[in-house]
Amino acid sequence: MGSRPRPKRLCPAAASVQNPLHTPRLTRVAIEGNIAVGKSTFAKMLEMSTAACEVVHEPIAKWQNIRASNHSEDSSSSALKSTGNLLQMMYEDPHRWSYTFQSYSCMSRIEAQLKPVSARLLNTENSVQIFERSVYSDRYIFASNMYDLGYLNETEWTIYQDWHTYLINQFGNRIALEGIIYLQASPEKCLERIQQRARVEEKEIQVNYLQQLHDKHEDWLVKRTMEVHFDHLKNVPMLVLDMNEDFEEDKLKQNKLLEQVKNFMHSLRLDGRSL
Ligand SMILES: Nc1ncnc2c1ncn2[C@@H]1O[C@H](COP(=O)(O)OP(=O)(O)OP(=O)(O)O)[C@@H](O)[C@H]1O
Ligand SMILES: Nc1nc(=O)c2ncn([C@H]3C[C@H](O)[C@@H](CO)O3)c2[nH]1
Repeated sequence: MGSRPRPKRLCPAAASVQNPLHTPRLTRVAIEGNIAVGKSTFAKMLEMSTAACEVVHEPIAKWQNIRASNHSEDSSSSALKSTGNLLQMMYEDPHRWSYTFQSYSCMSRIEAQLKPVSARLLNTENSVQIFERSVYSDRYIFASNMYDLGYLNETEWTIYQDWHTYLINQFGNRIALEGIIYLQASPEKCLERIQQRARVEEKEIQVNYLQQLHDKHEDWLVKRTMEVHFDHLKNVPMLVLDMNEDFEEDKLKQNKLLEQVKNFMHSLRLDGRSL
């Protein structure tokens, strides 16, 4: 069997893990983008390209299978009763479930992103932690859109924003972003990929919903006209990558994208933004 060439390494692998005087630096970056634009695919590619990168995935499996914890000693997953698929409930009846969804999606993102970094990553020089979406897209893209559509009422939106601001001010420094990579593609292209992926909960998604989410991404990350409420977010460095083209089978295109990410990470370190 012919071996496929590995993509170029994004960052040099750990050369000084054994050196007790060495102080590795960790950079936290979020990948943002519309539904099915290719965030997981791209994150996987980054992870495969370097030993110095780990991805914190969006906790979608949790949303699809809400489990009741009985707080007993035996908290193994088999002991937890499934109580529903919140992702499906939100798509089927957004009036009823949007507030519940937004509170759980945000809470579960914070929980996932606060988990301690692996020892391997901590001991690796110039390491990168990649968050698949963030608490900011939870609010400024999705929850805000649910409010615009009338699926969150004024009271729910006010309450959401109140606790969101409070939580980010409490925990934000532990999950603060040094940069954002925005994967950009047309709503039509995203719809095509949703249909190709065929996730059952997403079967009714229409192009206008994707257009609304696209416009919010553009206002937030490209035009920067969206009002954000956290100082560190206002000037966060941004890399915008065009994802309209298919790169899954094209090593040359993959390497070009990796090079752009590598330069971006390098600029964040020069900027002194790494932790
Ligand atoms: N550049 C690309 N060209 C063609 N197909 C792609 C590309 N990137 C991803 N895909 C395909 O599009 C579908 C969605 O990709 P992926 O699951 O990575 O999207 P995502 O942005 O992580 O989705 P979500 O918003 O639901 O988290 C998958 O079937 C994947 O194989
Ligand atoms: N309403 C809503 N709020 C969110 O914060 C949010 N984050 C992700 N999603 C949807 C998009 C994909 O279908 C699926 C996986 O990304 O989950 C969300 N939907």
